[in-house]
Amino acid sequence: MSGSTIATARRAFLGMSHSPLLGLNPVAEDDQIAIDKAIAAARAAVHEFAPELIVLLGPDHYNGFFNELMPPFCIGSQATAVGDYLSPAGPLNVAAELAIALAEHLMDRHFDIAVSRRMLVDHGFSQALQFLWGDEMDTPPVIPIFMNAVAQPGIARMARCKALGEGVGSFLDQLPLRTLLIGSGGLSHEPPVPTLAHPDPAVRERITVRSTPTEQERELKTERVKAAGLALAHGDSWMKPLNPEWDLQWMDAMASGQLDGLCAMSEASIGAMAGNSAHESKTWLVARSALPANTRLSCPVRAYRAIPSLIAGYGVMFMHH
Ligand SMILES: O=C(O)CCc1cccc(O)c1O
Ligand SMILES: [Fe+2]
Repeated sequence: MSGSTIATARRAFLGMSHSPLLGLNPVAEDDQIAIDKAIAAARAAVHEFAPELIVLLGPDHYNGFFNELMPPFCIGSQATAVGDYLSPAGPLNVAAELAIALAEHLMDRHFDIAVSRRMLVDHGFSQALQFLWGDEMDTPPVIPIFMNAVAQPGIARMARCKALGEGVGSFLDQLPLRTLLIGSGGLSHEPPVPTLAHPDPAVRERITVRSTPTEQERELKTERVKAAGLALAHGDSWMKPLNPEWDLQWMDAMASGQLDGLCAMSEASIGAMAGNSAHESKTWLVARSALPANTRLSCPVRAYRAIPSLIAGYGVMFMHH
């Protein structure tokens, strides 16, 4: 629907990177101003759109999902944020019945999907809600969808992310609700998230078995990740650099809706070129795929900064149909 304004649009997309180091690590003044402006613009657009329903795609960083049982995707009918770093803790305002109805719709379309009746989420979900609706996460009803972006081989492939988004889109087609789809994460970045290739068995155990970290463990992790951000800002060679070109290409594909072309990207190239956590960008692909493909949508908000101290190719993009 070209010519629709934010206020009359029926469906909108928000792609938004996250970084738990925001507010913890120093940021150059012009970068800070740019991202504050981008977040404020996204918040204004979202509130003008006034969604009646939110579908929130987010990753996890070994707070809610562990290797003992790691689904590629999972819909939550109840969800609680753990409150890592500076993100708020507490329940999300989940649209429980719609979450189950979406799962049913996807199963009927032969997109098998996991369901959690008690999902735990971290800053991968809560930072977007915090920035848009405040610390209380006083949001419209949300359907939270987890996407594994850290544990191979179970990270969904590009084409599958697009298929999920199309399935979500066809579900929304039957609903009279003005819906905002949010993809939280990306773009290029590689923070120090451990893998099962880690030499220390205690670390492998920690990312395998469901557990709640002690206050001291949380503290240590925060310090370790902050130090990694400073190392990247200082150009230390053990940190993978951000890739603004890759990020620009990603945002261009979201803007044009040429998602088949994007899906031609090789899986191995994602981590190699943009860092292991660039797989989080796929949350944008799922969300964007619920809006018309091969269509350039109205895009009133688009901003990008590569910010090494935050370990973030930080992008924000709001579009509507
Ligand atoms: O908590 C973790 O394990 C990693 C956190 C983390 C750090 C920098 C940028 C991110 O996007 C991010 O998620
Ligand atoms: Fe992340």
